[in-house]
Amino acid sequence: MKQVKCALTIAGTDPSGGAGIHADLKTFQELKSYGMSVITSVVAQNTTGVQSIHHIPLEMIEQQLDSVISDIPFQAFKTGMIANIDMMRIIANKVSKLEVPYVMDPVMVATSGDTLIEENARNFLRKQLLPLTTLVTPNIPEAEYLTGEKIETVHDMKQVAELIVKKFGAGAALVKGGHMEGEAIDFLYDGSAMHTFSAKRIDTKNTHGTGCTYSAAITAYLSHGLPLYEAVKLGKHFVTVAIKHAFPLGAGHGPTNHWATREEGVRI
Ligand SMILES: Nc1ncnc2c1ncn2[C@@H]1O[C@H](COP(=O)(O)OP(=O)(O)OP(=O)(O)O)[C@@H](O)[C@H]1O
Ligand SMILES: Cc1ncc(COP(=O)(O)O)c(N)n1
Repeated sequence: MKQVKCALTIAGTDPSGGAGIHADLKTFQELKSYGMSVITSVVAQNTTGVQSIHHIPLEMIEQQLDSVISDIPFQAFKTGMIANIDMMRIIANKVSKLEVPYVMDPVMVATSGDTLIEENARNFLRKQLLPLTTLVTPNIPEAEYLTGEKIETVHDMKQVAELIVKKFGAGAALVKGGHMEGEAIDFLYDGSAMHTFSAKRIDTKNTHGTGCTYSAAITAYLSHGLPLYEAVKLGKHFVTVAIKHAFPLGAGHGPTNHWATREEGVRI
């Protein structure tokens, strides 16, 4: 039997199944990476917004990390919602010893506009976690927050992608243009070159969990040993198909459709 590839996500939950850990595990499954998860916060949320958040005790986050890391090797991992500095400190300590690709989705605000990370933790994330990453995947507001720069044009997006790598020490930066108008354009700066990934904008309000799904797809492709550029290119295709067929579920922003990627033959 071919060696099983494994991927880990360290993130918060979404009982409505569209974002966070749930989106990550569904994506790993579709892309044939054995999915594992460490839960940081239980979030009562749905397509309309966040109703309440319960943080997992720090010792329990640490225990979950130890349980997975001590038992099952994985070939790539990602982080999503990490709500506060204490959690970040524990996670940074554990993951700094790992020698596999690390994709950070610097989750700050949900599509609904609800805040998912404490204000003072943003600085810590930038200083302590960002330098550990292979790739960070900010949307426009997150990229602005990480750099302190305003983003208004695609030129600004490219400049900020470079800054995140050169000034703040990320391995690579993928600045996503979901929040811009026109084509859905993302820019990847990998430390030496700028790459552009573009897709036609889909007219939908059902974009709950797109950032989670995209970064999870990239993580899954990396777990299979693909180079970063290929992983992002295929990840972009995966998320575009998932948005194109997004489910009109719930009263707010519906979730992306992971099954559709199977039906359209998006595979490893
Ligand atoms: N309406 C759309 N049509 C096509 N692609 C889109 C659309 N909206 C977002 N995307 C793409 O989806 C990916 C996620 O981008 P986005 O900037 O929305 O991330 P995000 O804000 O982290 O996601 P989320 O909405 O989950 O918070 C990017 O590749 C972006 O270009
Ligand atoms: C636990 C968790 N992590 C991340 C997101 C962001 O996803 P989105 O911005 O698509 O709502 C979320 N809503 N919940």
